[in-house]
Amino acid sequence: MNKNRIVIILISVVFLLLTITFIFSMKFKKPVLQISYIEFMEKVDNKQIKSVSISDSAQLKGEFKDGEQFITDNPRIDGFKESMLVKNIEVKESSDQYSPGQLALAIVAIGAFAGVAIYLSKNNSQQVSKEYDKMSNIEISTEKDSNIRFSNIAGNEEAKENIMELVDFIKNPQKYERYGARMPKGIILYGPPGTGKTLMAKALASEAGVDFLAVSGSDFVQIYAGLGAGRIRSLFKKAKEKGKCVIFIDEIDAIGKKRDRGGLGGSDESDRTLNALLTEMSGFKGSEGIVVIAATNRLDTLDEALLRPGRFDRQIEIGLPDLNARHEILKLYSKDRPIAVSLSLRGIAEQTVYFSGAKLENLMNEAAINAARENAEAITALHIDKAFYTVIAGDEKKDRSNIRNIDRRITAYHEAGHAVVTKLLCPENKVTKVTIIPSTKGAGGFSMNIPPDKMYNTKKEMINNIKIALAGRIVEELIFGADNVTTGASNDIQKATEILVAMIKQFGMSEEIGMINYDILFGHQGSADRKLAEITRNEMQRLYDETKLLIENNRELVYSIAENLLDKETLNEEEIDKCIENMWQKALN
Ligand SMILES: Nc1ncnc2c1ncn2[C@@H]1O[C@H](COP(=O)(O)OP(=O)(O)OP(=O)(O)O)[C@@H](O)[C@H]1O
Ligand SMILES: [Zn+2]
Repeated sequence: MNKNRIVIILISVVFLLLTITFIFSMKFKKPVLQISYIEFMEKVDNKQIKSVSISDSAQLKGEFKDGEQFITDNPRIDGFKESMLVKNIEVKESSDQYSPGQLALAIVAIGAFAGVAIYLSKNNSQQVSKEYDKMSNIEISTEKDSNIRFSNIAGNEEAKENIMELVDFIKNPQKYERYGARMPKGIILYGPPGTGKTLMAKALASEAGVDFLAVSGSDFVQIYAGLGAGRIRSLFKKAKEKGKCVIFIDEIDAIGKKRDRGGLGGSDESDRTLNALLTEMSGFKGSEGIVVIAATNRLDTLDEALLRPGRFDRQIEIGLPDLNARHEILKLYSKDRPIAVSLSLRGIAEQTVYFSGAKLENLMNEAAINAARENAEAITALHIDKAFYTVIAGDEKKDRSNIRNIDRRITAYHEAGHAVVTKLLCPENKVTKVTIIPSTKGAGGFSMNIPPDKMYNTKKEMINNIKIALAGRIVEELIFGADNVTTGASNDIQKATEILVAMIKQFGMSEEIGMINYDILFGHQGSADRKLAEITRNEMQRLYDETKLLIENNRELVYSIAENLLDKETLNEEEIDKCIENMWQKALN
């Protein structure tokens, strides 16, 4: 606060000077003689007046020839000046009654005050903007040469490959630019917590040998207007100073939530932050070797603007590890730990369904602590068992990690049903993956079924899609009994109904309804809808029965895929095809 003291001293000095000047000017001013206008006119006639100064004010000043000053009433008449001039009296014109000295003083005073005021305000705003800069300067954790490599990440092979491609891009961006290849500026990694998203981003930075700038989306959520946006700009400024680097934004959903267009409760501030991010992302060139990696647990909550080309146009799922991946992760974390020979890592992997990588690491660590406490020779199954309860005790949803075995079986058979019917009815569809590991969307499991790209759907294809959707429930019924079917098919039933209703109402694919648009004809009349419901129900039942027959005739295949799924948790297309091939072989023998 030294600056403030200087300012106070300055003001005091100016005041002191002003006061002294004023007192002196009062003290040494000759006394002014007040005379009447009559007296004045007499003196004029007697040629005793040297000069007068006239102004608009009520009084008029002048000087006698002997140098004495006087004042008198100002007659304010036209021709006064001339009447003086003809008497050889000097006439000064001034607009006010202040003396030049006083005027000068006033000017000095005003100048001094203005100077001080400007200095103060400038100083203040400098301070404010400095504070602001400090706040918008986000804390970034920078790491270079961290020892995390891709080999430190187990499982998630597809995602790993995808990200590994970027190493070369960061190293030699010019190479890609020469070919006009637009490399991604932004990548979103999405998936459940603790699955290694941060790990992936770190590995990319260290494999490419560049800086790793890490921030969290929640750092940008600020109460002060414009601060979040300021922080975004400072982040990118820092990145550009570094040259090539990997920017990691954890919890991107904190800034990139879907915007509430025209709705209530949309926050201008978060909009501003998101806009700043979008602007910065479009601002740098792909050839700079900067890659932004964002992580979120929920892709579906993000604003679409973030996912457009030139922004985060690559989205990579980082899922929970399946059996093999869990085994790999456990191997990784037992490498530098004394493990009892009797301990089966595969066995632990089998017992840790739905464990994330972070949880597996935690498990091994807790087991190591247990072993250390006992001064044991090595980590044994007992230490793991104890650790198991410590790890899942911290969970909000214990049942999810410790899912009942019967639920796993049901999921496996349900998904096998979808896969088998897809393979039988639509061999041209790619079944890229069947898994009983829940995806982030929360379903029990899922099968990825990608139909070939085309313009129209045929009636047959639509019917086949209904059958594929129904297959999950049908298998549940066939294997576990009609009374044991589960709620797991609700999405399937919705999808099947949507397709069938569209076929009947819009596409003229029902003989009973005919070639009409149902909605145009009937609107939403209750009686007509009852008829529609009946037709739909009957048709659905027919398709259900047909599919059931198909599955009954291929029971063995369903068993084979389901049991394989229970074993491995995830099957890729190759493994599914192998199951089918084995079935054919058996049938032929
Ligand atoms: N696939 C994996 N291989 C090896 N270790 C893993 C893996 N997944 C997670 N881990 C372990 O879990 C820890 C946490 O992982 P990380 O922070 O990368 O998860 P995340 O997906 O970013 O989680 P969050 O969504 O909570 O930020 C890692 O430091 C690592 O020890
Ligand atoms: Zn299903």
